[in-house]
Amino acid sequence: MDLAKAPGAIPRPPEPAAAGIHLPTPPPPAAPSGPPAVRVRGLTKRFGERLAVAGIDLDLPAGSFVGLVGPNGAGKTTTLSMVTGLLRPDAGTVQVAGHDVWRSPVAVKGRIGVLPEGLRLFERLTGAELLEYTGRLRGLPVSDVRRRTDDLLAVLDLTGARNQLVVDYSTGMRKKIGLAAALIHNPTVLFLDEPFEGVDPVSARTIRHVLERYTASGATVVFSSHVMELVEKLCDWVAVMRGGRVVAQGPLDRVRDGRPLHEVFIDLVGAADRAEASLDWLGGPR
Ligand SMILES: Nc1ncnc2c1ncn2[C@@H]1O[C@H](COP(=O)(O)OP(=O)(O)OP(=O)(O)O)[C@@H](O)[C@H]1O
Repeated sequence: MDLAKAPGAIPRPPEPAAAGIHLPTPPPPAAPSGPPAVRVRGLTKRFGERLAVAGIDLDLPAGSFVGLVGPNGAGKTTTLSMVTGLLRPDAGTVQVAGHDVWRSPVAVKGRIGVLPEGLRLFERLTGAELLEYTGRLRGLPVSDVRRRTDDLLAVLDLTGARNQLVVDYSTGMRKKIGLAAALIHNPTVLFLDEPFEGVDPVSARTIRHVLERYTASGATVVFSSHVMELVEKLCDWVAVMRGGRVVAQGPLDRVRDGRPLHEVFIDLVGAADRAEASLDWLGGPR
C-alpha cells in the first residue's frame, strides 16, 4: 500500500538541547530541516468563567510520535480541536507543517488527518462506501480511492465488514474505520483523540502497527491518551497538560528522566491521595 511512501514526509529533526520535567516551559526545539509539525503560541480558550486552555506554547517536531497526556479536564481535547481547526481559539496562533491553521485552513486541512473524540460517521454507508466517499471528498482519483480503500480495510482487518453498514459496527470497528478515513489522503500530520479508548487488545495492536508504519515513513502522529504504558511504548515525544497549561514537553526520555512515565505523570499533575479522605462508610456495616 502507498501509505508508507508519504510524499510530504519531513525528515526527523535532532532532539532539542533542553526540555523536560524540570523545565516546565522549555525552549522551542531546533528544527533545521523544516518547520515543526505543530507550532502553537499563546493558545487560549475560555468557556464562560472556565479557562480551558491557558495560553499554551507547543513545538512538536516533524516525524515524531507525540503523546498528549493529562488528567480529565486538563484541556487536551480543547487543544486538539483548536490545533485542527475545529474550534476557534480566543487568542494565540497555530501552525501545522508551516501553515497557519486559521489563515490558511484549506492548506492545513489538506495536510492533516483527524480522528476526533466522539467521531460522527455516516452511519448508513457501508465501511467501503465511507472510505470511498471520504477519498473522493479529498479529491483523490477513483482508481486511487479504490486501491487505498482495499488496502486500508485489509490492514485494519475490516475486509470482512466492508459491506456492513457503519451503524452496525462495534466501538473498535468504528475507531478503525475512522482511522482509515483519516489516513486515506496520506496526511502529513495525523491527530487522534483517544484512539485506543474502548478498543480491544487485538484491534489496539492493529491500530498501533498502522500508526508505527505511518510514522516510519516520516509522517507525524499526535494523539491524546490516559494510558501511560501505551504512550511510553509508542511515543518519542510527550507533552503533559494540567489545568489548561503545558507542564512538561520534550523527548520522552528527557521527560521521563529514567523513571516510569506514570510516576512522572502523577508528580507533574499533583495527584493528591484523595481516595482515603471520606469513604470510611464504604465497605462498612450495611
Ligand atoms: N464545550 C464546552 N463548554 C464548556 N466547558 C467545556 C467545553 N469543552 C470543554 N470544557 C471544559 O474545559 C476543560 C477542558 O476540557 P477538555 O475536554 O479539553 O479536557 P480533556 O483533557 O480532553 O479531558 P478528558 O481527558 O476528560 O477527555 C474542562 O474543564 C471542561 O469541562
